[in-house]
Amino acid sequence: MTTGGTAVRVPGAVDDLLARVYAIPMRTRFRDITVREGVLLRGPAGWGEFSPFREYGDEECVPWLLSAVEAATSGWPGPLRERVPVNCTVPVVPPAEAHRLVRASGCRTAKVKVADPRSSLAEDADRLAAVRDALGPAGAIRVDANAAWEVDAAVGAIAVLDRAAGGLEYVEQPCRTVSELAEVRGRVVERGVRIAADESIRRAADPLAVAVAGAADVAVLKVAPLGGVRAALAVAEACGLPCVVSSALESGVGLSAGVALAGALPELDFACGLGTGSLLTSDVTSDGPVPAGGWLPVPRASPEVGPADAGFPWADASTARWWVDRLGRVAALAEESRRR
Ligand SMILES: O=C(O)CCC(=O)C1=CC=C[C@@H](O)[C@@H]1C(=O)O
Ligand SMILES: [Mg+2]
Repeated sequence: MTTGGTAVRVPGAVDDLLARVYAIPMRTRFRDITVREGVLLRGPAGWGEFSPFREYGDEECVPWLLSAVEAATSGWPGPLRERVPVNCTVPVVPPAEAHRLVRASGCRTAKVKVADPRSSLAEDADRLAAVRDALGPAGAIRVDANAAWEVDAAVGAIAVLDRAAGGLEYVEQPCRTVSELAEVRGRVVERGVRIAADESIRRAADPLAVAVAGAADVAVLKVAPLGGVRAALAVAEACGLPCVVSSALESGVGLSAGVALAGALPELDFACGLGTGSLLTSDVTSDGPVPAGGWLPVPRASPEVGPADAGFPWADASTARWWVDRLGRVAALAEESRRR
């Protein structure tokens, strides 16, 4: 496997696709990783990204491959809007750094990571107060607990964080299960705090269960784990909830698919978590989605990827081999499920 790439056969593609592996150091730890890795696939429609996090099993990686193949072979549905609003993403950082990030982003909405094992509720509250100061009273603040709380702890923490933030737009995945989300939603509704479902959609056997159970006010859509733009649009239509498109910390290639999804949603009432390219120290393309003033233009195709030589963050040989082996296993699973 050279950094130039290797040809791989994947389902849904007529010819082999060129696979090229990247490894990009992150500016700060986020989602417990410090390097973002993935595979770019080049097909007749352009580049697609296959980058499920390392701990995911092969079955869970299949929709991520389908998303990459969609981008590389058929492209995306046409957009309904020219640009989409973006939120600033605030990792577990001290208040002063949170304030700086939000101000520098130019965004009117910020999503703040809370309930991380490295941060106390008081430290989360201080981070939110700094974000409110940076945004001003008209800004929107949402938090993401990544399913960390039990129900009573969630209700208590939401009261504290809602006060510290001067009002929360929504709380993303406060608890793990659909029934817990529904109970928390019933107990915080009088505060005017919405509940957004993320892991209960992107990692669920049935992504619609949370909507059927009335367990959330907002659906968070991530294009790759949902199997691509068209598959995610079908989830949006079936769940009947207001949607937010959020990234999976992809490179500019994968982020472009998220922006294409946000651009194609019939309704888009919330800013989207698609500014995460700023969490990476570099990119695989010079034309990736970089927000300006809190907005992103909607692409009609995936961006061109940098050359195979130095200057772009291509992975070393052992990392590349790990990813190409994984890609081959997942492609075989995808082919099996296609034939079933
Ligand atoms: O939505 C955003 O503002 C950025 C993306 C984001 O928050 C996440 C990306 C990937 C995994 C998680 O860490 C987190 C999420 O849960 O939404
Ligand atoms: Mg989330």
